Amino acid sequence: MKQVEVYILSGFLGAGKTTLLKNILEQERDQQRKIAVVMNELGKVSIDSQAVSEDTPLKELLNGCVCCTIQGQLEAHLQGLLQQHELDAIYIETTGVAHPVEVLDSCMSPLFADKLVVRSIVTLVDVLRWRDRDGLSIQLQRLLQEQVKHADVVLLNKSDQLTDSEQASLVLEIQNLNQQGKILLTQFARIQLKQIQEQVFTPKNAHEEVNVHTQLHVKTYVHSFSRPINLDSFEDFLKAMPDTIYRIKGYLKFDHGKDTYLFQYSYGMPLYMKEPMNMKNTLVFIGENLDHEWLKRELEKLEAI
Ligand SMILES: Nc1nc2c(ncn2[C@@H]2O[C@H](COP(=O)(O)OP(=O)(O)OP(=O)(O)O)[C@@H](O)[C@H]2O)c(=O)[nH]1
Repeated sequence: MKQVEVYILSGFLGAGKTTLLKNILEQERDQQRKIAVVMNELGKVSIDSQAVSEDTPLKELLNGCVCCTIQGQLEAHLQGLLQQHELDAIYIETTGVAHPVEVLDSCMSPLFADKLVVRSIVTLVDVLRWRDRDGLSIQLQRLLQEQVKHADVVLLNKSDQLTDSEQASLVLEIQNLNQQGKILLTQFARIQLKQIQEQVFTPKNAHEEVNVHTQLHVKTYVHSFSRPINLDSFEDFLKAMPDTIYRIKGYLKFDHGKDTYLFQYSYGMPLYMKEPMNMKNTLVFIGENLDHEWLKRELEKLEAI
């Protein structure tokens, strides 16, 4: 029986996992392989699922992290995908705060012993986030290290933001943490598919447990706007936001036009992209110790302007 290849895409919030997934899916399509995707997002609403075309089977795990609360659901989804489709590979995009080895545990269940073969854990690192990680809580710093240590392939992404000598010393630093893994500097997670397909999964030593709910205090907050908002006021809000909000994504409409924008914010960088579909005006915030009351108040103020 042919085993279905599994790839686990890991990396901190906003490191570029969805960007990588989009690149990979294009290349897989060119090779005419049959692919399914499992996406895990912390919030109750999915923003990233748009990245996957409609002909690719997609299972979503929302409102919990697969590494702890919804592991059983991942197993059920994998089983469903295997029963319903003839697949060559499954890509699992984890939440930015998942420990890759705990996701791996689900795929290694005896249920799938002869059906799935884990080919590699790919961890994306946002190079600036890594350089400035001292600003994160100790638990998140440990999580970042664990994501790197357990990867078969580490992509040092957004590398355009470092000088050549900074890139060289970062590669050395990461090699020290993970001597067996393949380490690549990337921009917009551009890699050749064979660079992850050739990498053979090697089980690593015991991993440190970093539980997203009991230790990390990473929470989500979802806000839907009842009407278009003012761009300048929104940018003022972003500047005033606590730096423990690590990630925002969603859809926005502004009062200066009719367009909908896909909004991405990671590590202080906002990005607006015109969205052809008319999506609901909703933002998902992810951060540590989120102050829901403050967020609600400030976001409601934007609607009143
Ligand atoms: N400048 C720069 N931006 C990048 C690069 N790669 C990705 N981005 C941007 O970074 C933002 C986050 O990328 P995503 O691919 O959504 O990150 P993610 O890891 O899937 O995010 P979560 O699912 O929230 O954890 C997006 O706005 C991307 O366009 C890069 O190499 N350089």
